[in-house]
Amino acid sequence: MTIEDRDDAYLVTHALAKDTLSKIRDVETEQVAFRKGLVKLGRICGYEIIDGAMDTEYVSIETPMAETTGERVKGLDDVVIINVLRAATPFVEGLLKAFPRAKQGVISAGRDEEAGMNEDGEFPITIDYVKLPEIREQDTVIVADPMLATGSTMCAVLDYVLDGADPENLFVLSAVSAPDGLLRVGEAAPEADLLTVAIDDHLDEDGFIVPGLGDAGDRAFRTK
Ligand SMILES: O=P(O)(O)OC[C@H]1O[C@H](OP(=O)(O)OP(=O)(O)O)[C@H](O)[C@@H]1O
Ligand SMILES: O=c1cc[nH]c(=O)[nH]1
Ligand SMILES: [Mg+2]
Repeated sequence: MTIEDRDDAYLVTHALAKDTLSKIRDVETEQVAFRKGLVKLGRICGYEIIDGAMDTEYVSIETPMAETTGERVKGLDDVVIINVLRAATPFVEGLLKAFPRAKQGVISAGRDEEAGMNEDGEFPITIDYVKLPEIREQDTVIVADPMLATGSTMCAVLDYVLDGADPENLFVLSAVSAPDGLLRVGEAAPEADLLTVAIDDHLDEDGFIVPGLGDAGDRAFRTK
C-alpha cells in the first residue's frame, strides 16, 4: 500500500502520484497537460483510497475455463464524491474512473481574494451553489479539492456536507496541502481523514501555497 500515515494527514506516496504532481507543478506545463495531470492524479488517488480503505469480499466466479474464487471491492455503490468548484472538476473526473458509480455532490466555493486573509489567516468564502445527494451512514464521502491552502474553503464546504450527516468514512482529498490548511480542517472536522499527495512548505502573504502549483482553477480553466 502506498499511503503513509502521518500525524497531520495521510500521504499518497505512489510513485506515479509524485511523478504526475511534479509535472503539474511545473510552470511550463500548459493548460491541457495541466488538466490531464489533475485527472490522472484523481484516478491514482481513487485507486489508493480503494486499496487503503475499502474491503474486499470473496465471490465465486465462473471463467470460460472453470469455477474459481475471485475478490470484489465492497461498498463501491456507497461512495459520494463532492466536487468543490471549480478547480476540483478535472480531479473529480479522475476519481470517477475509480468510482464510476459514485453519487456526486457539487459545491461552488470561492475565496474572496480581494478581501484577503484576516488576522487569523482565514479567507471569506462565497458559496454560490450547493447540490448534495443524501449522505447515509454507510457511505464513504470524498470531498475533493486539489488545493488545501488556508483551509477556509474546505471548512465552509464541510459545514454543508456534514450538516445532519455522519458517514462511515470521510476523506478530504487534495493534491497539495499547506500545513495551515491541514491544521484548520483537522481541528474543525476531526472525524475527517485528510489525504494529500504533498504537504508543502508554507503560504505566502496572499494565501498561495509555496512551492505549490499556482492557481489551480486558473491553470485548468485558462482564466488568467
Ligand atoms: O484553503 P483555501 O485558502 O480556502 O484555498 C483553497 C481554495 O482555493 C482554490 O479555489 P479558488 O477560491 O481559487 O476558486 P476556483 O476553484 O474557482 O479557482 C482551491 O481550489 C480551493 O478551493
Ligand atoms: O496556492 C493556491 C492556493 C489556493 N488556491 C490555489 O489554486 N492555489
Ligand atoms: Mg482559483
